[in-house]
Amino acid sequence: MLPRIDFTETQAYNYLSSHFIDIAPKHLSDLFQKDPQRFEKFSITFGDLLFDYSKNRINETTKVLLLQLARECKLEDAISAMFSGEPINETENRAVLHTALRKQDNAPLLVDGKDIMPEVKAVRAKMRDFSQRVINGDWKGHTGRAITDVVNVGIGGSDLGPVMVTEALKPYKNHLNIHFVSNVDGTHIAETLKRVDPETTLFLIASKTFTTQETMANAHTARQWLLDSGAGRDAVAKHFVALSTNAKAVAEFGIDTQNMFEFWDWVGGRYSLWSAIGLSIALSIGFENFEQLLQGAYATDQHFQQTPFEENTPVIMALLGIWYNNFFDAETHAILPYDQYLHRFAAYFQQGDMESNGKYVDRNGDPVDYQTGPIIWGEPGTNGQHAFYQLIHQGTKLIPCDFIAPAQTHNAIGEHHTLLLSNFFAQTEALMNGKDESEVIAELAASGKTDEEITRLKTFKVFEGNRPSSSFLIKKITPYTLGSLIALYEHKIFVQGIIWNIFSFDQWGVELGKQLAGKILPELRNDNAISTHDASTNGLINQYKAWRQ
Ligand SMILES: O=P(O)(O)OC[C@H]1O[C@](O)(CO)[C@@H](O)[C@@H]1O
Repeated sequence: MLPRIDFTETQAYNYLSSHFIDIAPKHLSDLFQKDPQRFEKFSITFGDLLFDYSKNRINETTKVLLLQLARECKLEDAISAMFSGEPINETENRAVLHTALRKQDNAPLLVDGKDIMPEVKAVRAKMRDFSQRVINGDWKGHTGRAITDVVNVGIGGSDLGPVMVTEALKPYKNHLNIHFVSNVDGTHIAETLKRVDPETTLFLIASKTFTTQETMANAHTARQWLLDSGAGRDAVAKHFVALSTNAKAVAEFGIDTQNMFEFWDWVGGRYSLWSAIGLSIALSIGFENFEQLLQGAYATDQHFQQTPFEENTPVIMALLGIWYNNFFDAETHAILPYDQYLHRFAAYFQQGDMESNGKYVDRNGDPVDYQTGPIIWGEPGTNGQHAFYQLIHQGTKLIPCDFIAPAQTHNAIGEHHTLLLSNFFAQTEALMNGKDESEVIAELAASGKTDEEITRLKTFKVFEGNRPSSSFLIKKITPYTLGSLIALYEHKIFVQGIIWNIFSFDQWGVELGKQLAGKILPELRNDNAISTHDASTNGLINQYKAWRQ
């Protein structure tokens, strides 16, 4: 059982509250001036990844107190509880073992007294064999032609991870075209089916539960499309495989369970890209590269388990988030990759973080009286700079940012990467230092402005700075380093959930909307006027009925 500790009642929280009063007025640029060792003190190099957190509004005391907070919240015990397979997802009575999927050692891992590793390895072997057969053309479609296109049909955790990773690792891609259909909006599947050939397309029906409305609707449409093309029923076995925990529902859908890649209820949907749900990744970049991804994540798992908290990257990431969320009242957190291939990274962690820690009930079942998970958002640089950075630099909200950039690019074209990285470095510096009035006046005078113009313009051009950021500089985005990076964010989310005393691995908040949609659906199947809801919902439904043909 996970500890039940109200972190706002710890000694460390008390100390942090008074310490905050000292730190809040301090400017980051002064902290740097006073301490030439700041970068060395507040950065961690882990493999090919440099995590620089020195541009955060902390000093050594802050770090000591935040680490004390982690200890008082019994983080160490929670980490071993997760890795050893205790049922820490208590509202669903499940273990949380996405880490088992990337485990590289041979030690057994018991869940309910049974070693789960043989099954994990068997599915990995099945994925290896299958992906190799599809890639090298041995797996044929129903007319004997090799597969050219793979369509992953899934949503949420059965979509976002594979989408993000296949995009991030495009430089490693083979000849297969990979498509993703998630939205129940028929447009998504319709537009995808226009681009593929029923003779050479393989559908991966990715759903942990195999009951998700969106995925089942898209899967049925895809199967009908195959049959409508003239293929017989036995073609389904050659063009459909399932990635799921639910063998019964897979068989009911008509997919041979031989063609099912299994995973288990101790893998949360949003943590499932390491499981059979990653089959589209293995097909896209080959199984060896998929294994590299797992190995990179495993390296992070070891770092997280074995490194003292002082130098433990996910622990520090999490504590910084708590510092801003619970002391500075920051409501959001931006993830800003300076790598076009990482363009779905923030979207992926919107689910990862917000579905995990967007909760107002604590582990005792009581409402919390403090803030929990932040709003996660972001876009790749430099596009974000030309969209929302104005607000980050001069808006009224404090937005802690993570900047992520590779030192080496996969596309060394002219000076592009140098230009990109100059922006990456410049933004973190600008956010931190800002620009004071005297600098602005000097610049305006140098550009020939009159005294009157200078007086009129100067305040608009001042940047107060002191806006915090962390930077991840990665030697190169490879399957291995990407695996490490994703796992860092996963463990950050875990640490924060432990400190906020919430359950990070259930998602009851998504159920109500699904339930109501289930009630409304039959009401939309006829033309009767509706009066069973509130006035707004009735009004919307009735207008919809009037306007549809
Ligand atoms: O893989 P499944 O069971 O289709 O679920 C898809 C997604 O739906 C959710 O349950 C949210 O509705 C996610 O947690 C999950 O990743």
